[in-house]
Amino acid sequence: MTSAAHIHPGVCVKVPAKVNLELRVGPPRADGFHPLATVYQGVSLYDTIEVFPAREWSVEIAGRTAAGVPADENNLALRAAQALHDVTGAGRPVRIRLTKEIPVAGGMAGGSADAAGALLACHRLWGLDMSAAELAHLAAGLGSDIPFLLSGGTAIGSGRGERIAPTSARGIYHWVFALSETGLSTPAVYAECDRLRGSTPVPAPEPSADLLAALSFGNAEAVAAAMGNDLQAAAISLQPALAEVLEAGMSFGALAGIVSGSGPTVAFLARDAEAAIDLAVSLTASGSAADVRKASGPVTVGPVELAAAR
Ligand SMILES: C[C@@](CO)(OP(=O)(O)O)[C@H](O)COP(=O)(O)OP(=O)(O)OC[C@H]1O[C@@H](n2ccc(N)nc2=O)[C@H](O)[C@@H]1O
Ligand SMILES: Nc1ncnc2c1ncn2[C@@H]1O[C@H](COP(=O)(O)OP(=O)(O)O)[C@@H](O)[C@H]1O
Repeated sequence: MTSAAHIHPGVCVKVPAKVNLELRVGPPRADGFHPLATVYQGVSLYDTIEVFPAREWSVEIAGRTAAGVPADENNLALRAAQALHDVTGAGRPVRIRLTKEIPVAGGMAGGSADAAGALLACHRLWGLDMSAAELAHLAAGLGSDIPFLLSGGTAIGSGRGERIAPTSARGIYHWVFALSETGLSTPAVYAECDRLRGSTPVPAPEPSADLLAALSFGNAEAVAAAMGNDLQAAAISLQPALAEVLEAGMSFGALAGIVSGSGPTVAFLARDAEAAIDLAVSLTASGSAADVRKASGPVTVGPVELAAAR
Protein backbone atom coordinates (compact mmCIF):
# COMPACT_ATOMS: atom_id res chain seq x y z
CA MET A 1 0.00 0.00 0.00
CA THR A 2 1.19 3.54 -0.65
CA SER A 3 1.28 5.96 2.24
CA ALA A 4 -1.70 7.80 0.68
CA ALA A 5 -3.85 4.75 1.42
CA HIS A 6 -3.36 5.43 5.13
CA ILE A 7 -4.65 8.98 4.95
CA HIS A 8 -8.35 8.98 5.72
CA PRO A 9 -10.32 12.18 5.59
CA GLY A 10 -11.86 13.16 8.87
CA VAL A 11 -14.69 15.43 9.95
CA CYS A 12 -14.39 18.67 11.88
CA VAL A 13 -16.80 20.91 13.81
CA LYS A 14 -16.44 23.99 16.06
CA VAL A 15 -18.70 24.13 19.12
CA PRO A 16 -19.09 27.23 21.31
CA ALA A 17 -19.05 27.68 25.08
CA LYS A 18 -22.25 28.70 26.83
CA VAL A 19 -23.28 31.20 29.46
CA ASN A 20 -26.53 30.94 31.43
CA LEU A 21 -28.19 34.37 31.27
CA GLU A 22 -30.52 33.05 33.91
CA LEU A 23 -30.26 29.91 36.01
CA ARG A 24 -33.16 29.15 38.34
CA VAL A 25 -32.71 26.00 40.41
CA GLY A 26 -35.52 24.08 42.13
CA PRO A 27 -35.26 21.63 45.04
CA PRO A 28 -33.47 18.33 44.26
CA ARG A 29 -35.56 15.63 42.54
CA ALA A 30 -35.69 11.99 43.65
CA ASP A 31 -32.87 11.18 41.16
CA GLY A 32 -30.60 13.85 42.73
CA PHE A 33 -30.79 16.25 39.76
CA HIS A 34 -32.22 19.72 40.25
CA PRO A 35 -35.10 20.98 38.09
CA LEU A 36 -33.94 24.05 36.17
CA ALA A 37 -35.30 27.01 34.30
CA THR A 38 -32.39 28.42 32.38
CA VAL A 39 -31.66 30.64 29.39
CA TYR A 40 -28.57 29.46 27.55
CA GLN A 41 -26.55 31.55 25.15
CA GLY A 42 -23.71 30.23 22.94
CA VAL A 43 -20.68 32.58 23.09
CA SER A 44 -17.73 32.90 20.71
CA LEU A 45 -15.13 30.82 22.56
CA TYR A 46 -14.87 27.58 20.61
CA ASP A 47 -13.46 24.09 20.97
CA THR A 48 -12.66 22.33 17.69
CA ILE A 49 -13.50 18.65 17.48
CA GLU A 50 -12.00 16.52 14.71
CA VAL A 51 -12.62 12.81 14.22
CA PHE A 52 -10.59 10.45 12.03
CA PRO A 53 -11.18 6.75 11.29
CA ALA A 54 -8.70 4.67 13.29
CA ARG A 55 -8.01 1.12 14.43
CA GLU A 56 -8.54 2.00 18.07
CA TRP A 57 -10.45 4.59 20.07
CA SER A 58 -8.27 7.47 21.26
CA VAL A 59 -8.33 11.16 22.07
CA GLU A 60 -5.58 13.77 21.87
CA ILE A 61 -5.84 17.26 23.27
CA ALA A 62 -4.24 20.52 22.16
CA GLY A 63 -5.10 24.21 22.54
CA ARG A 64 -4.85 27.03 25.05
CA THR A 65 -6.93 25.32 27.76
CA ALA A 66 -5.77 21.71 27.20
CA ALA A 67 -4.23 21.35 30.68
CA GLY A 68 -6.14 19.05 33.02
CA VAL A 69 -8.42 17.53 30.40
CA PRO A 70 -8.42 13.71 30.64
CA ALA A 71 -7.11 11.94 27.51
CA ASP A 72 -8.61 8.59 28.51
CA GLU A 73 -12.07 6.96 28.71
CA ASN A 74 -13.18 9.78 31.07
CA ASN A 75 -13.03 12.25 28.21
CA LEU A 76 -16.57 13.33 27.40
CA ALA A 77 -15.93 13.51 23.63
CA LEU A 78 -14.65 9.93 23.57
CA ARG A 79 -17.57 8.78 25.73
CA ALA A 80 -20.03 10.47 23.36
CA ALA A 81 -18.47 8.90 20.24
CA GLN A 82 -18.53 5.44 21.84
CA ALA A 83 -22.15 5.90 22.98
CA LEU A 84 -23.20 6.81 19.42
CA HIS A 85 -21.35 3.72 18.15
CA ASP A 86 -23.04 1.54 20.81
CA VAL A 87 -26.61 2.68 20.13
CA THR A 88 -26.36 2.59 16.33
CA GLY A 89 -24.00 -0.35 15.87
CA ALA A 90 -22.51 1.80 13.10
CA GLY A 91 -19.05 3.09 12.41
CA ARG A 92 -15.54 2.06 13.30
CA PRO A 93 -13.33 3.48 16.06
CA VAL A 94 -12.13 7.06 15.76
CA ARG A 95 -9.15 9.09 16.82
CA ILE A 96 -10.50 12.33 18.27
CA ARG A 97 -8.49 15.53 18.23
CA LEU A 98 -9.68 18.32 20.50
CA THR A 99 -8.35 21.85 20.23
CA LYS A 100 -9.53 23.50 23.42
CA GLU A 101 -10.15 27.22 23.88
CA ILE A 102 -13.03 26.90 26.37
CA PRO A 103 -11.98 27.16 30.04
CA VAL A 104 -11.98 23.77 31.82
CA ALA A 105 -14.31 23.23 34.81
CA GLY A 106 -15.26 26.90 34.42
CA GLY A 107 -19.05 26.72 34.18
CA MET A 108 -18.92 27.25 30.40
CA ALA A 109 -19.66 23.64 29.41
CA GLY A 110 -16.43 22.88 27.57
CA GLY A 111 -16.68 19.14 28.12
CA SER A 112 -20.30 19.21 26.99
CA ALA A 113 -19.28 21.17 23.87
CA ASP A 114 -16.72 18.49 23.05
CA ALA A 115 -19.29 15.73 23.56
CA ALA A 116 -21.80 17.52 21.31
CA GLY A 117 -19.08 18.05 18.69
CA ALA A 118 -18.06 14.38 18.81
CA LEU A 119 -21.69 13.32 18.28
CA LEU A 120 -22.14 15.67 15.31
CA ALA A 121 -18.79 14.76 13.73
CA CYS A 122 -19.17 10.97 14.14
CA HIS A 123 -22.77 11.16 12.92
CA ARG A 124 -21.42 12.64 9.69
CA LEU A 125 -18.30 10.45 9.44
CA TRP A 126 -20.35 7.26 9.81
CA GLY A 127 -23.07 8.40 7.39
CA LEU A 128 -25.87 8.09 9.97
CA ASP A 129 -29.31 9.61 9.49
CA MET A 130 -30.58 10.11 13.03
CA SER A 131 -33.10 12.90 13.53
CA ALA A 132 -32.24 15.97 15.61
CA ALA A 133 -34.59 14.64 18.31
CA GLU A 134 -32.82 11.25 18.39
CA LEU A 135 -29.40 12.90 18.68
CA ALA A 136 -30.72 15.22 21.43
CA HIS A 137 -32.06 12.19 23.33
CA LEU A 138 -28.68 10.47 23.19
CA ALA A 139 -26.95 13.75 24.16
CA ALA A 140 -29.24 14.18 27.19
CA GLY A 141 -28.20 10.76 28.49
CA LEU A 142 -24.56 11.90 28.44
CA GLY A 143 -25.02 15.25 30.22
CA SER A 144 -27.66 17.88 30.92
CA ASP A 145 -25.93 20.69 28.99
CA ILE A 146 -25.14 18.66 25.85
CA PRO A 147 -28.46 18.94 23.92
CA PHE A 148 -28.18 22.76 23.88
CA LEU A 149 -24.66 22.51 22.44
CA LEU A 150 -25.82 20.46 19.44
CA SER A 151 -27.02 23.79 18.02
CA GLY A 152 -26.17 26.76 20.30
CA GLY A 153 -27.77 30.16 19.76
CA THR A 154 -30.12 31.30 22.53
CA ALA A 155 -32.57 28.81 24.06
CA ILE A 156 -34.58 28.04 27.17
CA GLY A 157 -33.61 24.90 29.09
CA SER A 158 -35.96 23.02 31.40
CA GLY A 159 -36.09 19.59 33.04
CA ARG A 160 -32.53 19.14 34.34
CA GLY A 161 -31.41 21.52 31.56
CA GLU A 162 -31.64 18.94 28.77
CA ARG A 163 -35.05 19.99 27.39
CA ILE A 164 -34.43 22.78 24.92
CA ALA A 165 -36.95 25.24 23.51
CA PRO A 166 -36.07 28.06 21.13
CA THR A 167 -36.65 31.65 22.21
CA SER A 168 -36.77 34.79 20.14
CA ALA A 169 -33.59 36.77 20.69
CA ARG A 170 -32.34 39.90 18.94
CA GLY A 171 -29.07 41.73 19.12
CA ILE A 172 -25.43 40.93 19.71
CA TYR A 173 -24.22 40.76 23.30
CA HIS A 174 -20.66 41.66 24.21
CA TRP A 175 -19.16 39.59 27.00
CA VAL A 176 -16.00 39.70 29.07
CA PHE A 177 -15.16 36.54 30.99
CA ALA A 178 -12.97 36.59 34.09
CA LEU A 179 -11.35 33.17 34.42
CA SER A 180 -10.26 31.59 37.66
CA GLU A 181 -7.08 29.63 38.30
CA THR A 182 -8.92 26.74 39.96
CA GLY A 183 -12.11 25.09 38.69
CA LEU A 184 -15.28 24.28 40.63
CA SER A 185 -16.99 20.89 40.55
CA THR A 186 -20.59 21.13 39.30
CA PRO A 187 -22.02 18.55 41.79
CA ALA A 188 -20.21 20.30 44.66
CA VAL A 189 -21.79 23.65 43.72
CA TYR A 190 -25.31 22.14 43.50
CA ALA A 191 -24.74 20.48 46.90
CA GLU A 192 -23.55 23.77 48.40
CA CYS A 193 -26.67 25.49 47.00
CA ASP A 194 -28.86 22.91 48.81
CA ARG A 195 -26.82 23.31 52.00
CA LEU A 196 -27.14 27.12 51.97
CA ARG A 197 -30.90 26.85 51.39
CA GLY A 198 -31.34 24.47 54.33
CA SER A 199 -35.02 23.90 54.95
CA THR A 200 -36.20 27.13 53.26
CA PRO A 201 -38.98 26.19 50.81
CA VAL A 202 -37.87 26.58 47.18
CA PRO A 203 -40.42 27.33 44.45
CA ALA A 204 -40.50 25.50 41.10
CA PRO A 205 -38.07 27.31 38.79
CA GLU A 206 -39.39 29.56 36.02
CA PRO A 207 -37.62 31.76 33.48
CA SER A 208 -38.26 35.46 34.09
CA ALA A 209 -40.70 37.16 31.74
CA ASP A 210 -38.55 40.32 31.95
CA LEU A 211 -35.50 38.51 30.59
CA LEU A 212 -37.41 36.91 27.71
CA ALA A 213 -38.95 40.28 26.81
CA ALA A 214 -35.55 42.03 27.00
CA LEU A 215 -34.06 39.38 24.69
CA SER A 216 -36.88 39.67 22.20
CA PHE A 217 -36.26 43.44 21.99
CA GLY A 218 -32.46 43.05 21.90
CA ASN A 219 -32.04 45.51 24.77
CA ALA A 220 -28.69 44.84 26.51
CA GLU A 221 -29.46 47.08 29.53
CA ALA A 222 -32.76 45.27 30.16
CA VAL A 223 -31.08 41.87 29.68
CA ALA A 224 -28.42 42.93 32.20
CA ALA A 225 -31.08 43.96 34.72
CA ALA A 226 -32.89 40.62 34.42
CA MET A 227 -29.88 38.25 34.56
CA GLY A 228 -29.61 36.00 37.63
CA ASN A 229 -28.03 32.78 38.82
CA ASP A 230 -29.30 30.73 41.78
CA LEU A 231 -25.91 28.94 41.95
CA GLN A 232 -23.98 32.18 42.38
CA ALA A 233 -24.13 32.30 46.20
CA ALA A 234 -22.97 28.67 46.34
CA ALA A 235 -20.06 29.31 43.94
CA ILE A 236 -19.01 32.34 46.03
CA SER A 237 -19.33 30.33 49.23
CA LEU A 238 -16.87 27.76 47.80
CA GLN A 239 -14.61 30.38 46.20
CA PRO A 240 -15.02 33.66 48.15
CA ALA A 241 -12.60 35.59 45.90
CA LEU A 242 -15.34 35.58 43.23
CA ALA A 243 -17.14 38.35 45.14
CA GLU A 244 -14.17 40.65 44.53
CA VAL A 245 -14.00 39.71 40.85
CA LEU A 246 -17.70 40.63 40.49
CA GLU A 247 -17.13 43.92 42.28
CA ALA A 248 -14.09 44.76 40.15
CA GLY A 249 -15.95 44.19 36.86
CA MET A 250 -18.87 46.35 37.98
CA SER A 251 -16.52 49.15 39.07
CA PHE A 252 -14.97 49.03 35.56
CA GLY A 253 -18.35 49.72 33.96
CA ALA A 254 -19.97 46.34 33.22
CA LEU A 255 -23.77 46.46 32.77
CA ALA A 256 -24.01 43.30 34.90
CA GLY A 257 -21.80 40.55 36.27
CA ILE A 258 -22.85 37.00 36.97
CA VAL A 259 -21.17 33.71 37.83
CA SER A 260 -21.38 31.54 34.69
CA GLY A 261 -23.33 28.34 35.46
CA SER A 262 -21.66 26.58 38.39
CA GLY A 263 -18.62 28.87 38.08
CA PRO A 264 -15.99 29.90 38.78
CA THR A 265 -15.86 31.93 35.54
CA VAL A 266 -17.51 35.33 35.98
CA ALA A 267 -19.38 36.69 32.94
CA PHE A 268 -19.71 40.45 32.48
CA LEU A 269 -22.12 41.94 29.97
CA ALA A 270 -20.79 45.13 28.37
CA ARG A 271 -22.79 47.94 26.76
CA ASP A 272 -21.12 47.51 23.34
CA ALA A 273 -17.97 46.21 21.65
CA GLU A 274 -15.90 49.22 22.72
CA ALA A 275 -17.02 48.96 26.35
CA ALA A 276 -16.06 45.28 26.28
CA ILE A 277 -12.52 46.16 25.16
CA ASP A 278 -12.21 48.77 27.94
CA LEU A 279 -13.55 46.33 30.52
CA ALA A 280 -11.21 43.52 29.41
CA VAL A 281 -8.22 45.88 29.55
CA SER A 282 -9.16 47.19 33.04
CA LEU A 283 -9.79 43.71 34.44
CA THR A 284 -6.49 42.44 33.03
CA ALA A 285 -4.55 45.45 34.35
CA SER A 286 -6.10 45.15 37.82
CA GLY A 287 -4.97 41.53 38.09
CA SER A 288 -8.30 40.61 39.67
CA ALA A 289 -8.74 37.56 37.40
CA ALA A 290 -6.29 34.81 36.41
CA ASP A 291 -7.16 35.41 32.75
CA VAL A 292 -9.66 37.48 30.79
CA ARG A 293 -11.47 36.63 27.51
CA LYS A 294 -13.73 38.68 25.30
CA ALA A 295 -16.53 37.02 23.33
CA SER A 296 -19.89 37.80 21.78
CA GLY A 297 -23.16 35.94 21.54
CA PRO A 298 -25.38 34.40 20.50
CA VAL A 299 -23.36 32.10 18.25
CA THR A 300 -24.27 28.68 16.90
CA VAL A 301 -22.34 25.48 16.27
CA GLY A 302 -20.21 25.76 13.12
CA PRO A 303 -20.72 23.66 9.99
CA VAL A 304 -19.79 19.97 10.11
CA GLU A 305 -17.16 19.73 7.41
CA LEU A 306 -14.19 17.70 6.16
CA ALA A 307 -11.08 17.93 8.31
CA ALA A 308 -7.63 18.09 6.77
CA ALA A 309 -5.99 14.65 6.78
CA ARG A 310 -3.45 14.26 9.59
C1 LIG B 1 -24.55 24.10 36.13
C2 LIG B 1 -24.78 23.93 34.64
C3 LIG B 1 -25.74 25.04 34.15
O1 LIG B 1 -25.92 25.00 32.77
O2 LIG B 1 -23.62 24.03 33.82
P1 LIG B 1 -22.03 24.06 34.17
O3 LIG B 1 -21.79 25.21 35.08
O4 LIG B 1 -21.67 22.76 34.80
O5 LIG B 1 -21.33 24.26 32.85
C4 LIG B 1 -25.46 22.56 34.35
O6 LIG B 1 -26.64 22.41 35.11
C5 LIG B 1 -24.56 21.38 34.56
O7 LIG B 1 -24.82 20.48 33.54
P2 LIG B 1 -23.82 19.25 33.22
O8 LIG B 1 -22.41 19.63 33.52
O9 LIG B 1 -24.16 18.76 31.85
O10 LIG B 1 -24.28 18.24 34.34
P3 LIG B 1 -24.50 16.67 34.31
O11 LIG B 1 -23.28 16.03 33.76
O12 LIG B 1 -25.82 16.33 33.71
O13 LIG B 1 -24.58 16.39 35.88
C6 LIG B 1 -23.44 16.49 36.72
C7 LIG B 1 -23.90 16.62 38.15
O14 LIG B 1 -24.41 17.95 38.36
C8 LIG B 1 -25.55 17.94 39.21
N1 LIG B 1 -26.73 18.44 38.47
C9 LIG B 1 -26.66 18.69 37.14
C10 LIG B 1 -27.76 19.20 36.48
C11 LIG B 1 -28.92 19.44 37.21
N2 LIG B 1 -30.02 19.93 36.62
N3 LIG B 1 -28.99 19.19 38.53
C12 LIG B 1 -27.89 18.70 39.17
O15 LIG B 1 -27.95 18.48 40.40
C13 LIG B 1 -25.70 16.50 39.66
O16 LIG B 1 -24.97 16.37 40.84
C14 LIG B 1 -25.03 15.71 38.54
O17 LIG B 1 -24.55 14.47 38.96
N1 LIG C 1 -13.43 17.05 26.70
C1 LIG C 1 -13.37 17.55 27.94
N2 LIG C 1 -13.10 18.85 28.13
C2 LIG C 1 -13.06 19.37 29.39
N3 LIG C 1 -13.25 18.66 30.51
C3 LIG C 1 -13.52 17.36 30.38
C4 LIG C 1 -13.60 16.77 29.10
N4 LIG C 1 -13.91 15.49 29.28
C5 LIG C 1 -14.02 15.29 30.60
N5 LIG C 1 -13.77 16.42 31.28
C6 LIG C 1 -13.84 16.57 32.76
O1 LIG C 1 -15.03 17.29 33.07
C7 LIG C 1 -14.81 18.25 34.10
C8 LIG C 1 -15.75 19.45 33.87
O2 LIG C 1 -15.35 20.08 32.72
P1 LIG C 1 -16.09 21.24 31.92
O3 LIG C 1 -17.14 20.68 31.05
O4 LIG C 1 -15.01 22.01 31.26
O5 LIG C 1 -16.69 22.14 33.08
P2 LIG C 1 -18.10 22.71 33.49
O6 LIG C 1 -18.99 21.53 33.82
O7 LIG C 1 -17.79 23.55 34.68
O8 LIG C 1 -18.63 23.52 32.36
C9 LIG C 1 -13.31 18.58 33.99
O9 LIG C 1 -12.77 18.86 35.24
C10 LIG C 1 -12.70 17.36 33.35
O10 LIG C 1 -12.10 16.52 34.34
